[in-house]
Amino acid sequence: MPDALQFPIIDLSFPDRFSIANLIRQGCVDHGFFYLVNHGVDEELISKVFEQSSNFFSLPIEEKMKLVRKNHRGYTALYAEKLDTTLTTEGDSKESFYIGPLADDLNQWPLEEDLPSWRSTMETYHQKLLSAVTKLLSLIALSLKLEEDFFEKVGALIEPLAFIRLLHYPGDLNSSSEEIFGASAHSDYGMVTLLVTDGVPGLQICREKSKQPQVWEDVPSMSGAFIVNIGDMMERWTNGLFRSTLHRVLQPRQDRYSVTIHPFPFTCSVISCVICSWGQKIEMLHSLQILAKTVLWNVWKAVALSLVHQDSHP
Ligand SMILES: O=C(O)CCC(=O)C(=O)O
Ligand SMILES: [Fe+2]
Repeated sequence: MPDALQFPIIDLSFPDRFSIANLIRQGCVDHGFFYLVNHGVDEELISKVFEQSSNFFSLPIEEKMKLVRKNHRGYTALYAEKLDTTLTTEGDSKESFYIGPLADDLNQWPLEEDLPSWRSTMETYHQKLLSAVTKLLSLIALSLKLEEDFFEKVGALIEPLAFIRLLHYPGDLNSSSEEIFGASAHSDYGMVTLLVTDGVPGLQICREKSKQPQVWEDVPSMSGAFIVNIGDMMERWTNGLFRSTLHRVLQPRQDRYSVTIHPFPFTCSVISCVICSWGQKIEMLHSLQILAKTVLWNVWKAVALSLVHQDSHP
């Protein structure tokens, strides 16, 4: 049996920023994952977010569907989303609630009389997380031997499109299919993802996605820490030096809750490779193009797959 995964622990309050930056580099090159502690988000606030998340998901489905997802904000029901579009199953066995940038007024909120303090808890959490993300990005810049304010200078942090996702993986579904996942295999689109779970296991990573058969390893959660992973945009930004690692969540045997934040850079910031050497291709892309490329790739895969299925099942 392989040893349990060990990711570096990054302490955001540690005074020696250069040694922390080196540790980040190691985590991002080896696994694309690390733990973040002393991140400035109170444990009490995190517990409140989990409590409010569970309050929302416990509402009757008719109530939840009143806030069904629009403009990438709101409720997504069980099986409505499938992160691995190559699977032939109906969808991932999780329900979710998305909260986008606070400034644009597109978010949907439960009524205050139904879930008191729900909106204010989520808004506070959104703000606190963005400030942790900003600090973390300056360390990531240092870890790439860039100026601390590199990401600010390229405009990535002007109105970043930060999305919080509240996730609930029900534990009582009794599905016998091996192909049903809480979240099927995927990598994240953005710069970095910060994840906090309730401690119920399920998250796994695959370090070598092209190796067959794929090897999946459990990611242990760490009390009070965020699990941070590198997304596709950062992988592109670093010319593949930092890894956007394939991961998935198994269907749990008891209810599992988690909360993620996915900050996307401002849509017009330039994602040019910051690590280049002779012979390597220097790409200049806008974050929107990277997103569009990923979306187009997924659409293409889905269309190709449906054609294959039509052929084999006339
Ligand atoms: O719930 C988790 O542990 C991970 C969720 C995830 O990978 C995602 O939302 O992108
Ligand atoms: Fe993910």
